[in-house]
Amino acid sequence: MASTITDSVTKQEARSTAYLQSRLNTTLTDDTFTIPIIDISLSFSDSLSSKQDVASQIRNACTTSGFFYIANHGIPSSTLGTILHQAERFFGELSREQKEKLHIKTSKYGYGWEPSEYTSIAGDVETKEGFNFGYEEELDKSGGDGGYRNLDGSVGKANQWPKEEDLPGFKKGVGEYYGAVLDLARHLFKLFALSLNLPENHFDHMTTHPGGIARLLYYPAPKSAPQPSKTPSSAEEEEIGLGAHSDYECFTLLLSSSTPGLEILKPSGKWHRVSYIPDAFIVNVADFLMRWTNGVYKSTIHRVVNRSNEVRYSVPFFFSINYEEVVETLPTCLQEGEEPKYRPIGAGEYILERLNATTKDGAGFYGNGNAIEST
Ligand SMILES: O=C(O)CCC(=O)C(=O)O
Ligand SMILES: [Fe+2]
Repeated sequence: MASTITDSVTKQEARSTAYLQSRLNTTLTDDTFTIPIIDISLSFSDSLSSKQDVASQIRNACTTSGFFYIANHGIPSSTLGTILHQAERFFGELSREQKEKLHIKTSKYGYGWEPSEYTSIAGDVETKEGFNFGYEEELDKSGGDGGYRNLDGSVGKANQWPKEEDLPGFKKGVGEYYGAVLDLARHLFKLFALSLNLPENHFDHMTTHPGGIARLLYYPAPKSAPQPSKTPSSAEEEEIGLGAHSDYECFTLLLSSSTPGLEILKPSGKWHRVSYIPDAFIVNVADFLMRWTNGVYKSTIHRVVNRSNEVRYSVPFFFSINYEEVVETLPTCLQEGEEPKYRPIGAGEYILERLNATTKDGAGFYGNGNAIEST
């Protein structure tokens, strides 16, 4: 698809100090950079003031580090365990040949099996391997409203699932998790609306058939011995699991195995290594929310480096609005006389452009020969 949006940075720019610095919250210091744990249990009550209380904690996190944990979110441990188990099975039980049949080069949207060398966010050689899939009505407990379109506006099933006989129960296990995390994302979006002093149902009409890409990610233990004494900024010498980036959509709900690896860019330009909290999700603001709020909510740069001797699995869920919607700065987020910093974008079109930019020369997934060459 011809690209019409020019907001993506090139891989070269994405690695530059200037770009990384430009995304930092310079009103903070590293000491005031925190990732709070927000207990959201009271947000499930009928009390508006309880919901507003949780929403104001969310606002604090979004205007500072852009990252927070959520605890007591209502998704049972067993469901979290199921999806991590399915990730382990996908990468451990399928043969190379079975995975090749699901290669993302046969998808216009990057759905399916993503071998590590095929994509790179910022031009690094990345060690991650992935399995990506998008929204399907049958995965949505609400059933959707029949209006779902693919990222490019087309109609038709786009996911590439392993054959049932190759990995029995995989789609069922993955689907159980997807349905639960989608419900939670819709709930959180109401809290985000309240956090912006909007009615809690402000975004509801935009999420009747929302885009929501989920990834199962596998990060092998590093080949070279872990070098914890290195300065956190010497990225070139580290084995990068996933290069430095911001997420594209509204916000991300991240689940991971207990092996740490996520690192967030601090105001000083150093990397904060995120701790693992059992049963909690990490939530981060992504670029749609940055654009709606004219940059008041921080879509903070992060990356993954596995410094342990263990494999790491993670499952990010990138919650979007309906792909045909337009993301445009909210008038309520502009001070008098203030101009929007970002121009309006089509949700699906923007995400597709950002995804395509991760392939070689930004050529897109579809077809052959797009694998990133080692630099
Ligand atoms: O694997 C992780 O912990 C983070 C993944 C991530 O940032 C992403 O896929 O956008
Ligand atoms: Fe991310």
